[in-house]
Amino acid sequence: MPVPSSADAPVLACRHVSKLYGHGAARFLDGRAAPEEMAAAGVIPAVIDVNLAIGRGETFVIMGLSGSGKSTLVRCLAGLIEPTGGEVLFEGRDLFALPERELIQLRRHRMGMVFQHFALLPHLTVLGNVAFPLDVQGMPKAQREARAREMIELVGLKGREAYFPRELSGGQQQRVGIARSLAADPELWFLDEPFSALDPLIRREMQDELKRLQAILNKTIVFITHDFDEAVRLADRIAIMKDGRLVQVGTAEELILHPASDYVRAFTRDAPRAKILTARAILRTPGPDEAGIAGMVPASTPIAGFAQQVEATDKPFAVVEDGRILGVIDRRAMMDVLVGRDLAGPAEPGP
Ligand SMILES: Nc1ncnc2c1ncn2[C@@H]1O[C@H](COP(=O)(O)OP(=O)(O)OP(=O)(O)O)[C@@H](O)[C@H]1O
Repeated sequence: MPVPSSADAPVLACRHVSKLYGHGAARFLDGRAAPEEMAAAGVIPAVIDVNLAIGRGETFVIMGLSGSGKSTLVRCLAGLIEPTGGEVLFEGRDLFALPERELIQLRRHRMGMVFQHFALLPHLTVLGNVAFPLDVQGMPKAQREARAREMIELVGLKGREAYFPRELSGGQQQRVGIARSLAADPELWFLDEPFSALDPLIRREMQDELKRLQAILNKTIVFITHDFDEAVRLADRIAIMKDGRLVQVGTAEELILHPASDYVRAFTRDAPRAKILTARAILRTPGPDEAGIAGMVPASTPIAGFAQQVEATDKPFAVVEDGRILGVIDRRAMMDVLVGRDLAGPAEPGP
């Protein structure tokens, strides 16, 4: 799906969000203390001065090494942890300025969460687990079971309604977790490493499943992962965190071609560039003494789709979109990006 333009009001935004753990942590919010000073005071800066805006229908992926603050940030975004400083805005309203009751209602009715550990209730059936959040909402039994059956069918588990979690595979259990989180029809959907406990083949299958669901449901998704391949498959934009800070936010192509630092570069190093990078991402303006055009390539085609043609000649190819020529690509530019050289141009730092 297209990245929402900056003209669209974000559904979810952070303004200077910090979460420092430890007694009296708020006195370190001004950011002037050295890390050693905070450590000596027993304060852990889990999230530091994060600003971001997520558009409606966007899939926003957060990546970073272990301990970089991803889960803490997502818990702040979901209203589960109050930040030490800053604001989390849902449709422009500060979550933590809401009366407690309203925040709980909002979390229950408009947000869904899926975690790595499926956290299913072992004594409830699949139907019971999926219907559970609706029970908490006070929905009458017949209605919540009908809704739960719908969700179970949606995630491909029709026929297993009466099974207990222990009778299901890991992938199936996570499908139940997904169905449960979707039961209340949330607008904002938080997924914290939902597929990390699954083996690679099942993980792939679940990524496809999520894409299928997203094409139908069009939720606003915040998804945490350690895996750049997974991020590329799912994300409209990817945010990279390091030591509590957002170091870069961009599309997979932007991160690959313009990494803000070696840390970001390390995440993208093994990415299958020919599959991810498109003609649009590597085009350039034609020079005045450009040789004749050898052919045309649609802007959205990945390199893998035209590499053989472009490789076969010294002449440039026109990159076209809607009948317009956007620029040209040639063998040299293509080989440069394929062998891992970053393109010239400024890297876009995180906000
Ligand atoms: N409740 C807590 N009390 C104190 N420190 C915490 C707490 N929760 C997290 N931290 C610390 O905050 C930092 C960020 O943790 P967080 O779990 O957000 O990172 P993460 O990027 O999600 O890591 P992982 O990928 O391993 O889940 C870590 O140093 C962690 O030890």
